[in-house]
Amino acid sequence: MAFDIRPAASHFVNGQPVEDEAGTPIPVICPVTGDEIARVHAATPAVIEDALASAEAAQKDWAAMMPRERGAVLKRAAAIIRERNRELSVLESRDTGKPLSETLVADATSGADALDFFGGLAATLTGEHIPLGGDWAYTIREPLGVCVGIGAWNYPTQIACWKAAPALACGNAMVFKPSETTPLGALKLAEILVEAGAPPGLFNVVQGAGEVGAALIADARVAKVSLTGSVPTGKRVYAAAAAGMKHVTMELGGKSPILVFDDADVENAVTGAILGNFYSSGQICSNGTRVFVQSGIKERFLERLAERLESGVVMGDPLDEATNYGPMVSERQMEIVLGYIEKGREEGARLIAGGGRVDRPGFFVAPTVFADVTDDMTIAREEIFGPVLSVLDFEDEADAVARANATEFGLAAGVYTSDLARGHRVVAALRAGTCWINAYNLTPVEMPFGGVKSSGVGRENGRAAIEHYSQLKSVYVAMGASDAPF
Ligand SMILES: NC(=O)C1=CN([C@@H]2O[C@H](COP(=O)(O)OP(=O)(O)OC[C@H]3O[C@@H](n4cnc5c(N)ncnc54)[C@H](O)[C@@H]3O)[C@@H](O)[C@H]2O)C=CC1
Repeated sequence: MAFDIRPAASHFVNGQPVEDEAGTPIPVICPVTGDEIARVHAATPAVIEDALASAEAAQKDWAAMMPRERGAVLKRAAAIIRERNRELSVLESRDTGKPLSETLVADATSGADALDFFGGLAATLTGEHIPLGGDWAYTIREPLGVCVGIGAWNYPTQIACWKAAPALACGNAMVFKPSETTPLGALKLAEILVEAGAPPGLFNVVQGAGEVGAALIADARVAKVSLTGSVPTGKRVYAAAAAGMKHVTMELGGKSPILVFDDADVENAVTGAILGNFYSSGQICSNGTRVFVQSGIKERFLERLAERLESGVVMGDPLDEATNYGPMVSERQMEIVLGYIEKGREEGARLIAGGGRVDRPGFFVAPTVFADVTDDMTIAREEIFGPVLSVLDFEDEADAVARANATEFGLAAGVYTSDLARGHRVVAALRAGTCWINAYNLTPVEMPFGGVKSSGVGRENGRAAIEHYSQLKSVYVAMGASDAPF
């Protein structure tokens, strides 16, 4: 498809593209060829100032609008995204390397779902009436003000929408900083929101690495920070936000377990393990990278997993819709993943599939499966963020649950069993924010998503997200005279 993916300018501020070439250049590298396909510049202090000032100015009028009208803008943006899904998906595929067969169904469309959902909720965000004998109180749900969104590189457009939609529905403005690895998708969202009727300055995009994010968080005009990123970055961002007593949402990393019991439908469990490890070439925070398989079906599970990887994976040009498996987002990420595969070998895990770089241009790593992984191995403890699935053995349910919980992370978990009582019992005992029974990695916008322990704070999606982009004002109303002791 021959359209120019280079953006009009690096940033989008106060309703228009803005350039300032004094900022550090950020090359956009195509993960399939290694070529530079676009170039943006990091935001200078002047660009950051304009973005925050225009957000602050736009927010007041936006919050004063009829909530239904705010919702209508978000729904129009969703409709425009759906109309342009193919173009936006091509852009996302070129920015991230993810196959078009994925981006067509999981990126901009998921963003549109969020804009539709929160657009619909906008008019329902009311307070409550609290009777107090003769007196009474009521609450008003108010916006927070200017929110900062900071994105990761694996789902650039989806992350921008998942943060913008609830923020704007509640009457906030946003300054969004995409990952420096994937700067393009959020700029399109900014343009589309303006086209849908959002006032200039309501949603701004500024580019840059951690310093730009840090400068945004430190600004006194910012009331809230929502980050999608790694746990170490989350700790830094949370600490910086705490210094200004700002609200936070932290969507961080994971090392999630999938428990496959002897009574599971093996084929279905293999499907879950594939979805939970190899979609987006493994670059998904909620991936179930520790697959605990009960001894009775272990060999059958491994056999079918290896067969399906052998026959089903189609690597290649992400823009070819037959391709279902792309490269790592960057050379750096590829090196990180290859390092973990080496560690797995050194520490004695049994390689069942993959195990290295693929002999072709681009940053491709073969879908890799290790069996006989033990809890102490590095590949079972650390987030890899790549296509490396570890199979761990277990015999006993309670033991498997205890081992699944023995991690600092708590983003997600899955259970495969045909015994529904077991499914619910195990999920109740797992310490994870998002769980699936006989499914994996499905994240409809209606369902809250987020982690516990080091995997995060707050929830995105669902009605739950509203709590994290609004605050309550309580008003006590006396119906009689005030009463004082003297
Ligand atoms: N829980 C979730 O919803 C998701 C979590 N992730 C996590 O994201 C990570 C991968 O993404 P990366 O981009 O490599 O993460 P990262 O943590 O390196 O960067 C995330 C974002 O934070 C920014 N940043 C870095 N230092 C900062 C600072 N001091 N202040 C403000 N901003 C700063 C980066 O520029 C980037 O935009 C993985 O660990 C993954 O698990 C990814 C997708 C979803």
